[in-house]
Amino acid sequence: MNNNHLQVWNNCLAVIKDNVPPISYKTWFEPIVPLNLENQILTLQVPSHFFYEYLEEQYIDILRKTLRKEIGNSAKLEYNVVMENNHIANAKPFSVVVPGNNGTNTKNRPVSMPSDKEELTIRNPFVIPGIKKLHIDSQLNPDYSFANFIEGDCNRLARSAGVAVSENPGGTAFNPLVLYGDSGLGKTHLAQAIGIKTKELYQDKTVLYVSANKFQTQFTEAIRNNNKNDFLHFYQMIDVLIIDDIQELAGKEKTQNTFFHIFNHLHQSGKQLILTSDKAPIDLKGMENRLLSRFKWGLSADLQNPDYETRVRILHQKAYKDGIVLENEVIEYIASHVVNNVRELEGALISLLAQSTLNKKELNLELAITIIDRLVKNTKRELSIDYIQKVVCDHFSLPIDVLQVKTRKREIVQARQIAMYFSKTLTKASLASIGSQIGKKDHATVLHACKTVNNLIDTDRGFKTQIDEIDKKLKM
Ligand SMILES: Nc1ncnc2c1ncn2[C@@H]1O[C@H](COP(=O)(O)OP(=O)(O)OP(=O)(O)O)[C@@H](O)[C@H]1O
Repeated sequence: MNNNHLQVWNNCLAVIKDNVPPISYKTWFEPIVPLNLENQILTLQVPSHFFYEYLEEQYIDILRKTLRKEIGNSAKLEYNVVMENNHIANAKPFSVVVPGNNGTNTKNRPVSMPSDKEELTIRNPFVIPGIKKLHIDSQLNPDYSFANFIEGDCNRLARSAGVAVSENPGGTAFNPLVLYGDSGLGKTHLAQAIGIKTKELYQDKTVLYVSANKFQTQFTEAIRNNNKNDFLHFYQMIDVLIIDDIQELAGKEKTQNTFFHIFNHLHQSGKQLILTSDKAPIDLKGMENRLLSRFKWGLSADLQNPDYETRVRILHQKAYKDGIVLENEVIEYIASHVVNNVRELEGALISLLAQSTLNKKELNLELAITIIDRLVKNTKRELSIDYIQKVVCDHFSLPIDVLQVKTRKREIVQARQIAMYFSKTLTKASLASIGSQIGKKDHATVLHACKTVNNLIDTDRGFKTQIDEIDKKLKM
């Protein structure tokens, strides 16, 4: 049996080369670097996390067979992923054991090596009796760093403010810093980048990222368990508090009230608040005025759609991170056709890579044209509740503000119910948030509206036709 890692891997490659298409071999096997062979564990270096996942999904069988042939039945495979910012020193090893032949089909998962620090870390708790200084898991994703955030005209102000805040948290005029803009434009990424940079510069500061939904759930649980004070104290101990998607608190008065107290306490103690929202503070509905007025104390910076040059740079960076080399013409084609937001750009790139490998096609402009055209046609536009109200009112020839009026007039009540129904089915907004935007109603009213519309669709053919027509208009 062979013990030399280079020889073992070369022998494996010889078999793999005969069994996979040349394009796949070139894309997925040539970039792999064998690092080590010890105790029947072969360690391979791969260029990215995506690359590792892809190998595991598509090629685990052939990897298992060839490895066992070379090093025996207890062969194991470990991957070493070069960290995506390409600092080799930061290489993050994790191991994946080649599954045994026990017939189970379990998907391999990476196992991160727990460090001492991680073992001590407590995951977002809010009651630790007797402990003064907590070590809190900041809930930050290392991929969302400033280094990975491409700057363009679309985000320059927000990014610069973010850098300033991370260099001097709580000490600039940007408190709170409110980052707002449409979905997929980088609000979460930027907010997290501020947290990551702050942690790098100020190791003793407690940074916490939490989504507004999670904050709301924790609050509800704290009330149920009678420990609202612990909840408050926990949040009041944070130095840099990042709350994502603050619009989700619309209509949730008690949570807003508690957040108001946390906000005041942190602000008065010179702590930093960073909030993200899908709308500018001035356009947020269902929020208490005293809270909205505080959001305006600092800086509200918007994120806009990236322009063509920025889209090209983002695509180059994402391809590089995934260890894939793309022709400029392919990148340029994607950048000029996928224009809505950065999340869609990323999705387009991943579809292209997957299609190229699964269908064993060369990753060239021809393939990009086929895939991207299909994708762009099928991309659903993200609908806003305002737009839904407009389409529903147009359909019934009603003025749009009539849905906000307190009235029991049947036609208005029904139009409102239909707008609520479509908002629930076509957006990610919560019942409370829908209610607060359509006629200032509560979540129970929205729930009732959805049930009523569903019942009528099942029982009234004329009504169903109307709903189908509105649906078509909304999806046009
Ligand atoms: N300027 C940028 N440079 C690099 N990547 C970006 C940039 N902007 C956004 N992205 C990437 O686009 C994806 C979507 O970004 P993100 O989740 O931050 O959007 P969002 O505005 O918070 O969306 P949502 O409101 O739907 O939560 C992420 O993978 C992020 O890394």
